[in-house]
Formats: sequence, structure tokens, C-alpha cells
Amino acid sequence: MTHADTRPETAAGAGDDRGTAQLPQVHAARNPGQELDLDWVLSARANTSAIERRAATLPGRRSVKKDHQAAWLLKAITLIDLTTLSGDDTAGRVRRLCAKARQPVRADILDALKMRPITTGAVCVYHEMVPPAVAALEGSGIPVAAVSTGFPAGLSPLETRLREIELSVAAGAREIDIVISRRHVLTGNWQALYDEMRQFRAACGEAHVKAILATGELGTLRNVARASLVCMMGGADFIKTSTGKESVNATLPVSLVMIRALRDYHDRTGYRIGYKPAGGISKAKDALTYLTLIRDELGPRWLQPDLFRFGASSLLGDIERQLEHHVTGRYSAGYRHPMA
Ligand SMILES: O=C[C@H](O)COP(=O)(O)O
Repeated sequence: MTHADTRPETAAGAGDDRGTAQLPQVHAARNPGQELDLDWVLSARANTSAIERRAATLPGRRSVKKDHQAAWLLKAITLIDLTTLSGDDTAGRVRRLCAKARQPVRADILDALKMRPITTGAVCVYHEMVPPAVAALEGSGIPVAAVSTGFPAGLSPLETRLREIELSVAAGAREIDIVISRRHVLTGNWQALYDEMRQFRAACGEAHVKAILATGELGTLRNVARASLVCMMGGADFIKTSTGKESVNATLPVSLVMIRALRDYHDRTGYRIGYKPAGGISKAKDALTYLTLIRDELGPRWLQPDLFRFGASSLLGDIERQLEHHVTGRYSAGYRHPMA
């Protein structure tokens, strides 16, 4: 059993300035990208059975010592892109989500844990919901991330997708989650994928760009590895697993492949690119598995909001319940312990 013995490096901790919200340091230097290196891309392999075997051991092997669990859970909250991506989204729902992003943990729980206020990493919405989100988050330091480029399928005309990015940036989105054209991966057209990524990168201007690979639709882990590298070469600041709308979203095998591509890219270029697992991550224990995986594979530097986010719509609720249990020793009536 591997224990995360230490507190997460910058977990919200007790401090002299209690009452002062920590403004998230969410943006590192942008990734300039590089020329498409096809030899490197085609050399990327993934031994599926070895990766699946290793991934299967992760939830059991990696745990967080009970004493440090609350700090890790608070850390996880600071790394959430708090998301609503529903056809029935309204400005009111987005405003409520933003209020939650500003104050994701009840004050009495923070007091009991002797922790300073925290915020989520970002709020993630459709383009049409960017203005109410920007207004609701004003002064908080929390960025708005917009899913643009014809999310989730990405099959609208290229000029429409590029225009959508420009409109989202003009509306105040500081991060753009683009979806790649899966067909470029499935047909091995790496040049087309690279060119698309370059154009998306350029349209984002100063905004940071997360490339959603939709890994559940890429066929093989080898394709995931290659698409990850091409998107990083094309200038992605983050690579993200899924839209949350595919039938298979974030998984541990896919994460291992993408994390290794991130490490490879860093080793060869010196640039750290961020990672965003998204879709179906709704349990605190799963969040802890991801955090310890990242810490062990990439190191604690990657556990900062500029290099790691969870894309999640319901994870925060479960983390809150775990924190409440940590503080009060009980769960709300009818709640079944998911960490057991
Ligand atoms: O990008 C974020 C995902 O769409 C969220 O997926 P989820 O609703 O399964 O948490």
C-alpha cells in the first residue's frame, strides 16, 4: 500500500490571514508549441495489456493517510473546473454554480479544519453561458473556461469553430476547451490534427487552451498517446481526456498514457503541459487516486491549478460530504459511505 504521507504541497492550510480567500494561481506560461515531429509521434506506443494491468492496481495501492485526507480533499477542490454543460443551462444555474465556486466549502467546516477559504480552479460552461459566469465571478480571480469549437462533437465548419473561440474569448473566457476532430486521429492524419490545433491555438489569443481528445472515441491507447503529442506540439496548454458526453470518459489506463506523454514532452522540450481528466469523476476516493497518481508519476509541481484540473460536475458534492464526515463523524441521513 502506498500512502500519500505528506500533506499536498500547497493545500489550503491554517494561516495568519484567515478570512482572506486564496486567489488561485491558475495560469502558467503558455505553451508555444513546436514543429510537428512525425518521427516522434509515430514512435509513441502503448502496451495496452501492461497499462491496463497497472491501472487496475492503482485504486487499491494508492491511498491517503487518514490524518491528511481532509487536506488532500481541499486540494482537490482547488483543482476542479466546476462544470455545467447541459442543454437546459440557464443564467440562474450558472450564477449558483459560480457562487459555489467562490465558496465551495461551508465556513463551519473550514473553521473546524482550521483552513483558509478556498475556491475551485475554474468554472466551465458553454459559450452562451460565458457572460453570466464572467459577471458572477468578477473580482474572484476564478477564470471562466468555455467549451467552444462545436462541443462536444466538433463537427461544425472549421470557420464556425474558430469564430466560436474568438467570441468566447471576447466574452471574457480566459480558458478555451476545444474538441479535436477525432477523424484526423482515426485516419492517422497527424498533419491535419496539428494544423487544426495550431489554428485553435492562434484563435485563442491570450486565453489558455485545453485540447479535449475524446479518448473514448479514439480507438486505441496508441492513438491516445499520438494525439496527445500532436496536440502539445500544436500548442495545447492542457490535454483533456473527454467531453463527458462520450460513452467512455476519463479512465485510469487513458490517464497513464496521457501522463506519460506529458512526461515525455517535458523531458524533450522542457515545457510542462497540464492534464485534465474529465467526465464521470464524481467520487472523492477517485479524486484521491488521480492526485496520488499525478504526484507519483509527474511530481508535486503538477498538482497546481496551472497544471492539473478535474473536469467535473458532481465531484464537489461528494468531497463536501466526506469533509463533513471528517469534521462531524457522521454523514447526512441516507448517505452511503463511498470511501469504504
Ligand atoms: O468537462 C467536464 C465534463 O463534461 C464533466 O463531466 P461530468 O458531468 O461527468 O462530471
